[in-house]
Amino acid sequence: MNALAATSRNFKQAARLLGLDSKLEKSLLIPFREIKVECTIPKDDGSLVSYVGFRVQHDNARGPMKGGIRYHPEVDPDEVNALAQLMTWKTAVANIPYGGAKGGIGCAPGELSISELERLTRVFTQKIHDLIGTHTDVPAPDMGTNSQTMAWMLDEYSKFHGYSPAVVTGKPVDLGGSQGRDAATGRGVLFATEALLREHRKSISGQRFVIQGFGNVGSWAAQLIYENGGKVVAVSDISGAIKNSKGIDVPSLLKHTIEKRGLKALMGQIQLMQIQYWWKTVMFSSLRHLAVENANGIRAKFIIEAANHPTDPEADEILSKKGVVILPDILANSGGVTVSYFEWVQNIQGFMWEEEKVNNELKTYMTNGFKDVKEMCQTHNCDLRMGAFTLGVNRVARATVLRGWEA
Ligand SMILES: NC(=O)C1=CN([C@@H]2O[C@H](COP(=O)(O)OP(=O)(O)OC[C@H]3O[C@@H](n4cnc5c(N)ncnc54)[C@H](O)[C@@H]3O)[C@@H](O)[C@H]2O)C=CC1
Ligand SMILES: O=C(O)CCC(=O)C(=O)O
Repeated sequence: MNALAATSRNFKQAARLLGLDSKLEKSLLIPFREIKVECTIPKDDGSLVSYVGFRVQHDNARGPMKGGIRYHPEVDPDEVNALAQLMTWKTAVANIPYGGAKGGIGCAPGELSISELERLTRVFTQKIHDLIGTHTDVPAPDMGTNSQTMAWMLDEYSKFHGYSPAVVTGKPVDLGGSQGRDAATGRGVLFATEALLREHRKSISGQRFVIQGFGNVGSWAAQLIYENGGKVVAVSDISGAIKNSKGIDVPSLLKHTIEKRGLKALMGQIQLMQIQYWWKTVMFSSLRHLAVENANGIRAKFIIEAANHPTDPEADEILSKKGVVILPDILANSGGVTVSYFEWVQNIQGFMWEEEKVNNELKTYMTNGFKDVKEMCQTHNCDLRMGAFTLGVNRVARATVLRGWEA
């Protein structure tokens, strides 16, 4: 099942639990706008190359649409649609005044030079600048993009509309980015995991963790778990994985991966292995897919979906039958967009916050999000994924009806 079919299936199940009427259900599912643009740029060698860019704006009942821009070879309309829809439910779960959107360009960022990436980002921004804006649609980084990408988008957008720092979030701090945004998704994952473990009378410090994906989200999550006394026993990225059942020294690992650009460079120093699942752990998934063929081997008690839609629905079913507790993406990784919201508020106010305030507010939002999801689980007698979906869908449905949009 592709990402859009899986996301829509979860939405429909939530709509049924909430008893939504069929017209409202249909209007909530259909995206507001789907944008597709050709981005042609000169390569450094003078040849011309064209990439397809997308922005799907799913829903704006609760506020401006919000969501990241992904650069990845597998970006396609279905995936971007699914991710945009997930953003609508995620911002509602986080209870921040936004709708949902997502964008991306089908390209391999690692194969482009910095100047090619800059040209691509600027052309993409030129093509969509009339359709985004501080109060309409506010992009941010996602897989394959970062604060530099947002700085180029801000600069290009400002050529058309005047200096507009709040048009994108996840910017460098020197350009109005928020303290703490870089770490925010990983930190939010930590706070949500603490809330979940507390419920099971456990804490970070007593647990062993496996981290899949070691980019922005995975590496910050690993670092924060380490700082809070958790034992990180395995880490993987696209190039391979390392394990150490006594616990990995995360700060040293981070230093190596930053210097050598990935885990593979560690071959020979630390044992490189295929991704393994046999530990009794808390598993953080911050890569793309937890496929059905892996689900049978997993012995983790908890899976924290730090990535968006990392678990195939068939794998989800197998894991649920095994009693694995899954903290779903739209709650677990909502710390990123929450601090993006703080950044947008700071830009509009023209007043910047200290990092401590950002982190404290983030903790409050993540803890409240977990509590609200648990209440929905009790009301509808459902698992955490359906608890999060019913919470998000219900909040968007209420705003839609109040605005008189349901018909
Ligand atoms: N950056 C953010 O603030 C947010 C990101 N997310 C989601 O978190 C996920 C990760 O995003 P980022 O960390 O920003 O991306 P990133 O591009 O910084 O890192 C992705 C990591 O996954 C690894 N990876 C890719 N395929 C893999 C595979 N098959 N096996 C093992 N590792 C693999 C890469 O090597 C890299 O370490 C994405 O699903 C993204 O949508 C969600 C909320 C906010
Ligand atoms: O920070 C943001 O606005 C969006 C982050 C994002 O794309 C996500 O939560 O998946």
